Amino acid sequence: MSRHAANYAFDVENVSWGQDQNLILKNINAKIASHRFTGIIGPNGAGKTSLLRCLSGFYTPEIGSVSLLGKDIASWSSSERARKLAVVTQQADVDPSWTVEQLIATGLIPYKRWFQANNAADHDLMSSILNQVGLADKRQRPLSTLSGGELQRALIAKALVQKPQCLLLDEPTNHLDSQYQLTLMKWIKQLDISVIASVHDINMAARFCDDLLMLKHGCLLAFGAVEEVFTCTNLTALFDHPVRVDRHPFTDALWMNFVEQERGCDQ
Ligand SMILES: Nc1ncnc2c1ncn2[C@@H]1O[C@H](COP(=O)(O)OP(=O)(O)OP(=O)(O)O)[C@@H](O)[C@H]1O
Repeated sequence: MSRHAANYAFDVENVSWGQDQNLILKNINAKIASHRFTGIIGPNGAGKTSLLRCLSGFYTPEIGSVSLLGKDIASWSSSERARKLAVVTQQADVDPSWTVEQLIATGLIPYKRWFQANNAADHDLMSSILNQVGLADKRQRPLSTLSGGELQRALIAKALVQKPQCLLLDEPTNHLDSQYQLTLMKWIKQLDISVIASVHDINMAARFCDDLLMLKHGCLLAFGAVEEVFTCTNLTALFDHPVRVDRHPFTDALWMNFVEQERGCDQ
């Protein structure tokens, strides 16, 4: 593994992926830097989930390749990969009778031999992460009794128990009310790992992500630092609708609004 390659969490090279002879992702190239919060944005059906699935190794590109930490995603063993990469999907397949603790303890599996019991350090790690996601008091609660937002936070806690260097999140703020969306985005931003998340709320993405990857009809429209790519021209093209980009008066973050009249991006 070259030093240069390891500076990237993911190296996506000429990736095309499709179903039923239709290409859904088309020739995507992106070197996703380590230790940054990268948001994947784009309209419904743009290919955000499909790209995340290619990054996770769940989908194999028809053309091109994906490297995780400098090594082809397909060449990691599953346990080795699970110690580097954690994934939180939109449709969690969990047993509703499990407790929060049972769920998050599965994040320790990549570090355990068969039937190896959890030790004090494991319990401390789980407690610390449950505290961070605000679920310490729900440790023994069955998953069936959690709200959508609490379940989302439990799934993220499980992913963090894996101690990953890279975390993939598909719509992490789904099911969360505005207050928890804000709390979660702030919290993700301060994680000292590489996070790649699809984000529907475009202004949340501009405020909290370091980098943005814009997808439209399965093609890469723009990729780079928020300040470079969150522009009127790119966003008008992304949504096929005139927009205005300003600084938010209170947060100073870049902030997009759809406008009714085409005034051009230089107005
Ligand atoms: N397994 C599949 N089989 C057939 N079509 C698929 C499959 N997965 C995705 N697609 C199609 O690919 C396109 C992109 O889907 P994808 O879920 O990646 O988009 P998205 O940007 O995540 O959308 P959304 O914002 O609505 O969640 C859609 O038209 C979808 O129907």
